[in-house]
Amino acid sequence: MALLPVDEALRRLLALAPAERRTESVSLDMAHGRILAEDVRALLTHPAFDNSAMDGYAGRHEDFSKTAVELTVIGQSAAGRGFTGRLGAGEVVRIFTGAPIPEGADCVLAQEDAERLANDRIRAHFSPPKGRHIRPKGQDFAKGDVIVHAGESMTPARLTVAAAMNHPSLSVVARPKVAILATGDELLPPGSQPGPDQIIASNSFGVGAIARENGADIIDLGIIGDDKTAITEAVRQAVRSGVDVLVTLGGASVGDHDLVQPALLDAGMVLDFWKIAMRPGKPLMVGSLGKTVVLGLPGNPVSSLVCSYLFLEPILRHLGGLPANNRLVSAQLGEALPANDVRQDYIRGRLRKNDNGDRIADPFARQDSSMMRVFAQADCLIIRPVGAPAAEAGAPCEIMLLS
Ligand SMILES: Nc1nc2c(c(=O)[nH]1)N[C@H]1C(S)=C(S)[C@@H](COP(=O)(O)OP(=O)(O)OC[C@H]3O[C@@H](n4cnc5c(N)ncnc54)[C@H](O)[C@@H]3O)O[C@H]1N2
Ligand code: MOO
Repeated sequence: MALLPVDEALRRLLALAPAERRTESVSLDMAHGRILAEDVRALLTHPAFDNSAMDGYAGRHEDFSKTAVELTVIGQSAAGRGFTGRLGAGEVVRIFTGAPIPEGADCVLAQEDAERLANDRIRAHFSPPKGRHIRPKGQDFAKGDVIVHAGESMTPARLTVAAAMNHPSLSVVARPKVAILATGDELLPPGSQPGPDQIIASNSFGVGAIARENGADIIDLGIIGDDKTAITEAVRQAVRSGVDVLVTLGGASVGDHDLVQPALLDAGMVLDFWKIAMRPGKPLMVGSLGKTVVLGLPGNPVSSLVCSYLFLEPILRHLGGLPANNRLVSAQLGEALPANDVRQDYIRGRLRKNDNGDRIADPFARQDSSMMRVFAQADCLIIRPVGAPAAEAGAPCEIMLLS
């Protein structure tokens, strides 16, 4: 099988996502950051009634004048407990912010412009124009208005307006469920005492973190040895539990103990492609098991993480309805690089600014895909396209930001 170009591999992976996104209803207090599955329509009008924007006195514009006038306070309108009567000539109603404007009133005199006299009288020192300090019914939104739209994420302000629109819960795109399965007889979890031929399984932590950063819920299937039947059984269980994406780590290459692909095929996977024109990450494998998308990542830690940024992140954002995350920016090479071969290269690098403020990417000298230390120090990947000619220091390049 020829090596698939990276862009083509991503396109084919995304094409495996089901046409319909899964949705669920969540209560408003759990909806922060979630993506709306449907438009949210106002179930009521806000404000539901004309109300006061100030603490003061509701009255009739015609009763005030530029010189001081005395008026009679005939009652009170508070938020939640309005004035039930009607006010007439020379009368005002004591009113508080948010309280209904009494019948007959057409403006509000702010408290600061009134002098309280004895015997329920006030002296007004200002003549408010009609409508002053009145928030009219429906000025915010009317019943039936769509204010937040399908595909938008629930920010604090959108949560607030959804609550005001009287929605106790919202229909949102379900978080993608991702199962992560590490394979290999040599692997032990962190905190173990490794025997002579053993190593610590590290990949699932970084891969899981990338998945979570992209809105997914994780099911950690742990470590399974190089046992095809056991891997097949774990895969079947993951599919039965309805995961959207199954990520396998390791065993993706061509060695006698690379059993992941045969195990997945036994479980019923339809292989879409295997091996891509990329370094690191050549043995990447993609297929589908019913509605579950299978992403077989190479075991080398750097390969599995670079592939997670390039493939797991986009498929999860697509499944979860999140906008694509564009990590690509341009920079200049900090050092000369040799001509590239048939695999698109993702070279671990560090960013700095030169004296002109230009973004400079310095490649690390060692690029072995098993070296986690270099990757932990990197903040970008310098992309060298297939067949790129040798490039001098200062040459423009495309980089992928890691944070
Ligand atoms: N003859 C060939 N050999 C290899 C090829 C090839 O094309 N022909 N490709 C190489 C490339 S590139 C890569 S990448 C690796 C990928 O191999 P696998 O996906 O089969 O991974 P493993 O052999 O299982 O493991 C590779 C390496 O990574 C370690 N590992 C595995 N899982 C974990 C984990 N969860 N945490 C930390 N480290 C892990 C494992 O011990 C190995 O050292 O194949 C090359 N070989
Ligand atoms: O391409 Mo492999 O992914 O170098 O280590």
